[in-house]
Amino acid sequence: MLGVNVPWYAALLALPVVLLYNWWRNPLNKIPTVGPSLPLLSYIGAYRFVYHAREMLQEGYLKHKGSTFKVPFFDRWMVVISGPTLVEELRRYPDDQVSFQLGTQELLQSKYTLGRQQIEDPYHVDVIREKLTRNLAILLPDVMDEIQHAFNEFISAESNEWIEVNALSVMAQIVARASNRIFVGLPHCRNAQYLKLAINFTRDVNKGRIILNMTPPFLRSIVARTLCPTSTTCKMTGRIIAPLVAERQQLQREYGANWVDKPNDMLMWLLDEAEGNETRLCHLMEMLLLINFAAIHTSSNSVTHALYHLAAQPEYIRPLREEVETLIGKEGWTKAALMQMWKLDSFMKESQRVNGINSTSLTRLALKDLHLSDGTHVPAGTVLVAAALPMHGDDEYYPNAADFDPFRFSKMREDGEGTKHQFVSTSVKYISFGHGKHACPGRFFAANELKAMLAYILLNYDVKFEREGVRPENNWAAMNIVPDPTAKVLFRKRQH
Ligand code: HEM
Repeated sequence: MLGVNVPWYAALLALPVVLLYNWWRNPLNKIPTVGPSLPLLSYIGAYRFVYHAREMLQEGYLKHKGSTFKVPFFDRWMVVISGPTLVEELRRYPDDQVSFQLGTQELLQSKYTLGRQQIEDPYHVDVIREKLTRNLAILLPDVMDEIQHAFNEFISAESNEWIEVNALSVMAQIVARASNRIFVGLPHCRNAQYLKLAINFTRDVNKGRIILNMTPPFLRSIVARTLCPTSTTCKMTGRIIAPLVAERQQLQREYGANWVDKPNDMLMWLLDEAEGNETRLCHLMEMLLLINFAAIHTSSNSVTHALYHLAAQPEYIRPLREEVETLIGKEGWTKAALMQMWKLDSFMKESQRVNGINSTSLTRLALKDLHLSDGTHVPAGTVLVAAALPMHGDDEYYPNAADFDPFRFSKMREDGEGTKHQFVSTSVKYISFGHGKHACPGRFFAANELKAMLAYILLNYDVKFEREGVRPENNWAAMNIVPDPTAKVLFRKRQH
């Protein structure tokens, strides 16, 4: 009997030895860990990271500023670089050494949640850079029209009464409407079913990402097929948008270069880029949803963060309102007017600095072994990120960093530092939009849209919280930061 059991005892004894040996040989082992790093115990750290990412990242940043540390996920380690010098180094690595697409694939499981286009053919990045950004001035009147229309519908404060608004969800609706006015145009940007699909897609991607990151890799495609509704959402979106695509293709064939009133929107730019490319045409809805994913939750979270500051500290309404009123009076609702709103721009940037929508940035996958200047050796296959929120909260880079100082950046601009401190400007110390080659290409559009939304609020409403002066705490889910989704902002028609 004893003889039969011996191999089992041997295997049981060997298992921890093998685990420890592998752990000891892993080159990542030399990078300090926040939380337990021993095999199996690291799962406790991974569990802790889901609920306490903020504390863990802050602890790592304070202990290893200027260097690196790692935090555990259920299926991998994530190496976090800390401080401007290493941000600059990560930015400089070429795409054949570190990959943005594959880095986000690892964290978002984008192959399953967003579709393969994001990895295999990310042509939307150039479309956003070359078409959307260059057309901002021309497109602004449409965005403005949609913002006005959507606010009147969702926050119709006609009388002097305060009305309670479920801020995050309403901001998401308005952002979705204003963005889709430029993505698919009228009337589709007001199609309730389409907007619901676009907004919920973000929620589904995030849910899918969490589940898939906890699923062993060999089971992921099966789990994704059962639990990720990406292909269903694409089909349903297709049912709404496909007739529009067909109509445009028909007109393109008919008029070619002589199509005088050819639409100037995202769908048309994507169609132009997809012409003659069957794969692109086949995955057009996937691409449209991917762009909505990149645009909606980022922008609606950002504008809600700023709105919460405004509602918690209404003393900032007056100086902002004065600025907006003067410039709109002089220039009208133009890109030039928005660009001159330094105070509002600063308010947005400061809100992004203290809140952010993600506590890390510059997600990359190391494709080759990397040797960083602080002596860290990062093996190929490792996911790297930069600690964003801890750096944005560091007094060395932002004096009194814990304070929300809304005009911090406009004061710097007045002191002669020009455009360096604009909301859209990235730097090694300001990475809310990333930094370098893969810095968010949609940030110029987002800045215009969000400033236009806030300017509209300032001109048309008074805002406050029920508990005056108290800004609701942000919610955290691993590295993601969301303004309290249950908070209600009180709006009333502007009184003075
Ligand atoms: C306030 C709103 C936004 C924030 C905070 C934001 C933030 C970011 C960040 C942090 C990155 C990754 C940068 C990196 O890792 O280096 C990124 C990438 C990206 N963003 Fe945004 N974003 C916003 C709005 C938008 C909008 C409106 C669009 C589209 C119209 C967009 C499209 C993209 C795309 C396509 C990428 C990938 C870039 C690449 O592959 O090189 N974003 N964004």
